[in-house]
Amino acid sequence: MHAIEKILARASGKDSVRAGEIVNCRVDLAEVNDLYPQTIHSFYEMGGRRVHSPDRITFILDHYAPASSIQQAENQKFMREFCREQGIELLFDVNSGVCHQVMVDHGLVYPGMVLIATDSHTTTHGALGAFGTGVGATDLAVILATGHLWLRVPEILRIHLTGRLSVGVYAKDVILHIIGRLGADYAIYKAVEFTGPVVKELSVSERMALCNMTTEMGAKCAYIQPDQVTLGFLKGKVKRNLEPVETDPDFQYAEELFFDVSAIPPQLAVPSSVDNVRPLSELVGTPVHQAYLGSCTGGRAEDLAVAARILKGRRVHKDTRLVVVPASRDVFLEALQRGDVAALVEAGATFVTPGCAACLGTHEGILAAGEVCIASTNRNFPGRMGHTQSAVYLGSPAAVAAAALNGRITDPCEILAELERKES
Ligand SMILES: CC(C)[C@H](C(=O)O)[C@@H](O)C(=O)O
Ligand code: SF4
Repeated sequence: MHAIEKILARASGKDSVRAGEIVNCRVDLAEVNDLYPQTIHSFYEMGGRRVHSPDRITFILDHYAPASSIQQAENQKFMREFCREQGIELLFDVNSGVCHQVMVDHGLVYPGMVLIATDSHTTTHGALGAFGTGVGATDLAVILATGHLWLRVPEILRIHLTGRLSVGVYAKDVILHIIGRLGADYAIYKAVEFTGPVVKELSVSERMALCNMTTEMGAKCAYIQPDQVTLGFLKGKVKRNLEPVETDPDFQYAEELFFDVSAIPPQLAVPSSVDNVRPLSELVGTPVHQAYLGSCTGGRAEDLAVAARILKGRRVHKDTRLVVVPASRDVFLEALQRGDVAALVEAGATFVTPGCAACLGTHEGILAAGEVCIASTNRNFPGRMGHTQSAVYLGSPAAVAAAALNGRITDPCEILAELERKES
């Protein structure tokens, strides 16, 4: 069996499971975000009175942090009251950040767990060896009521990464390249495992970016085998002994694909589809009105650090806005302690509170008609970040910062190579 199958077998009390099988799994953690008050209504509609396991439920108010409409404020108030009535202590309010970063920051994510959330980017947690997938309000309501959920065991696609990343090329460029080559519907209902020497070299933050965006090619979940990098990252965060499961050496993948990352230059998903991917070099010189650094894909401390490195002592272009959204309170504190916040604010950045902000076009930096934005986020369909006539390019945090500096799409490799020359 694959590690994912072992996780689902354990969660469903079976010795073994196989792809295509429907299993009823015990859910180790269920997450509800503030877009989903319907989860509570559905819980009551199906006869729920008391939630099954309040200690295995978390509510995270992140998509409207803080509320920017009366309805959002009402929804958040409704959720706070539900948590209080039900004894759900893992309520993270509008001062916390994006659910996927908050759960990792607080040691709620660990290898071998089943994590179900009302958010499609729950695939992120495969980076820590968890089975993480997103569901809608009704399925999550079933978990509130029973602590369990049916799941279909996914086929498993292995993506083997070889070679070495060039300076200025990041996990975001790799996953954009892969999605561009395979298409946005390639991995529907499949698990995607990343293997290979390149993965071993990646930080947890970069691994989270890889896994996060498998959603954008339809994946049900993602997976990276926990190793010393994972365990070192989790030590001190997770208050339990970590027992990652291993994939059997003779496991047969449904499909195996190989990518040499040495051959991948900086990439961009161009308007208006995540799989409309081209080398950044073809877009150099495109004017941008806004550069956006944030989200559960590209708003972590490492991402802000790259941007601060590029912009420190320089100014954001006069015709371009740089909006920076730390993925969580802890990320914000780390960036403050490193001096990256000061460097970015002094360069002209607009900081907004940790959360989802303009990633899904609700508030805190949305776009007007005709405006062009380059973002470190994960979706760029029409209207995603504001007006349906606005255009969004998806790229690495370095590409976002380079564009903010010049007011137009710029190859970050040249800037970073120059910085390395100066520093050496
Ligand atoms: C909350 C949710 C509806 C949505 C998702 O699940 O992806 C949001 O997070 C997004 O990124 O569009
Ligand atoms: S940051 Fe963006 S992609 Fe991530 S959960 Fe929030 S809205 Fe969805």
